[in-house]
Amino acid sequence: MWLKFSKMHGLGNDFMVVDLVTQNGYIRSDKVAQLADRHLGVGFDQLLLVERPTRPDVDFRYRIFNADGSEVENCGNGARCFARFVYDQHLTGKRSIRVETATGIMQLQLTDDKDVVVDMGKPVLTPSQIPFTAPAFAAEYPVQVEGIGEVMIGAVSMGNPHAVLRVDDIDDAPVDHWGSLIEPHPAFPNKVNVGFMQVINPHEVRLRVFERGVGETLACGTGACAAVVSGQLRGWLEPGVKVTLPGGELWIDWDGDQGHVHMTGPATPVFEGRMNV
Ligand SMILES: N[C@@H](CCC[C@H](N)C(=O)O)C(=O)O
Repeated sequence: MWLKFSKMHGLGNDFMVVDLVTQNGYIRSDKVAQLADRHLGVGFDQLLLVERPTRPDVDFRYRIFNADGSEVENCGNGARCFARFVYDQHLTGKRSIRVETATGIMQLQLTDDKDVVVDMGKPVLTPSQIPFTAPAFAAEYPVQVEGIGEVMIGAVSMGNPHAVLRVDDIDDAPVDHWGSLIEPHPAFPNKVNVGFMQVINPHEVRLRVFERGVGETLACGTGACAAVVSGQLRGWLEPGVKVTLPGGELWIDWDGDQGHVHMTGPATPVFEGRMNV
């Protein structure tokens, strides 16, 4: 079975995007890791599937698979690419698009200058819903990690789980070493994405993210949102933050309390192809 796909990226976090609205077909989850392989397949951090919605009040269903083949709840950079894809491929004429994800509804807005603004919804801070094993909410938690010792983390779900650590110098942060020890930590029953954040000032941070199911990526949209939420809750940041990732910059806005998080950034098409699955 042949399927057309687009290769896209959001600040270097790269995707294979497949339209399953106009194409009849499917991709078996046990094939995803092979397709994600940068030597033997197309190569990507996440696979994004564009599907027909299952409810009348949204335009599309948005499904996401990590490079290791695991299906996940959310992907922020992918959401911007999703919006660009459905508009450029004429699957919709709308510049304001509602999509359903595994954990809720997202509103995507294409701007006039190639950026996409995503309403990422409310951050989830209740430990059991992240999921995280702490008995009650705290802005930060001490966690014992074998091979490291005690680390202070912020725990936030943006639909998917994130642990946020503060570091003094992002260039020296032990992203691979600590990330691979914290990702499978039993305090996070569904595993966790691990963000390392250097605070420059209350409106600017630098961030690197060890993504669950992938490893370090050049950018992580939900990771940027989680870092800003955690930084505000811990008193280090104020609303309106520029997040500089290895692949470029995102703008994150959260008014605190019960408000929605908004993320603004680019979505870049790279090439189109056809694969036999
Ligand atoms: N790159 C993403 C996040 C993708 C999913 C993540 N690895 C997970 O397992 O939750 C983003 O831009 O948000």
